[in-house]
Amino acid sequence: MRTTGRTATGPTAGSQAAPPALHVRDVTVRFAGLTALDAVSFTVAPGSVHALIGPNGAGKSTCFNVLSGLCRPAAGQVLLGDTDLTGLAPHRIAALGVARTFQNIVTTEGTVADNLMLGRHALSRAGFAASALRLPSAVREQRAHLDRVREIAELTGLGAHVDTPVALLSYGDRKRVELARALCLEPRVLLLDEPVAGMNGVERAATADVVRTVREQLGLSVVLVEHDMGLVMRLADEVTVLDFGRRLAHGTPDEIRRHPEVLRAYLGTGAPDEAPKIPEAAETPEAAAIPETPQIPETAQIPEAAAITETTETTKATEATKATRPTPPTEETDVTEPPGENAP
Ligand SMILES: Nc1ncnc2c1ncn2[C@@H]1O[C@H](COP(=O)(O)OP(=O)(O)OP(=O)(O)O)[C@@H](O)[C@H]1O
Repeated sequence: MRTTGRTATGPTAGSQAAPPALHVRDVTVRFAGLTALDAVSFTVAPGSVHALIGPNGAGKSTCFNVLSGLCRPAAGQVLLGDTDLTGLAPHRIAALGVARTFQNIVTTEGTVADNLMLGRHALSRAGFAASALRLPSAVREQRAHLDRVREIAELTGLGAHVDTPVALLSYGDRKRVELARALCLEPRVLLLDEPVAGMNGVERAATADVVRTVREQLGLSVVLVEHDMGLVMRLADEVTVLDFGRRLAHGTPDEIRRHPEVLRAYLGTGAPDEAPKIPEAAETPEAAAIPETPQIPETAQIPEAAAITETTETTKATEATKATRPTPPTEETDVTEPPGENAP
């Protein structure tokens, strides 16, 4: 029999209890001579949406890789409550309740249900033999997993598509299958890596609603990496800003959008009046038309997003940013230092 630390197989299984806080403490990651994260600290409060933002190359994905176990930090700690996650293998971290989605993985094989059942695999208790022999206990468990899969599909707006091949879904729905599959692990913390990249305005609004719904109904914490500032300002309770691997600022969305250092990092200017603004959060859910133009320009583009979202105004702002964004500080080379564990 196979067991994990977390077994939630019943139809009503879910992450109802408040999740523990996720503490990131002085995390440093080096890739040979480059310090991708430099003693970065922040805490994701239980049940909150915590956005991690920053210009391209700021270290957001590296941070996600540390949180999900894909990257071992040279120094620092990641704690889920009192449990030390630092350096654990990805499957151990997932079993302890931290699930993630990936920026670019869009599933195309099997039906929605098939994909979500893959997400239940880590929670399965029936062994291979019991499943293959279709023993009653294994059949019951399989049924319970399928019921839960249907619930999660409903929650994520995929209820009508459970038996649809993923390849036939729209791009936005396929990306939500990734999100739903992560939820099938019954996480206490959900790491969302650019969940709306490449989506049109309607798909973004739908995904924003899904994130809000799963946070409210499952009571989990969400860590969000996203370039779409409209979405960040709308969803986040707190925002941590990274720049060149360092923590530049932390605060509420409102504090962050006025923060001179943040504006300087994104726009290459400390004069907010001269530059495009970080959008304010929409005040009502009905204001579903998430603007398709990110108002903080990016210095490099996510290819699929660029095709949909870029406008002349943004392009101009992006060019201005490229022209004024300072060069990264040169890493001090310590020739006596051995290469970090993540040296390529
Ligand atoms: N495997 C690696 N080997 C060497 N350098 C890396 C590796 N992964 C990331 N980096 C470097 O670390 C820095 C941080 O990269 P990271 O991908 O974390 O930034 P990011 O904020 O996620 O950027 P983006 O918004 O473009 O995804 C960058 O300078 C990047 O080139």
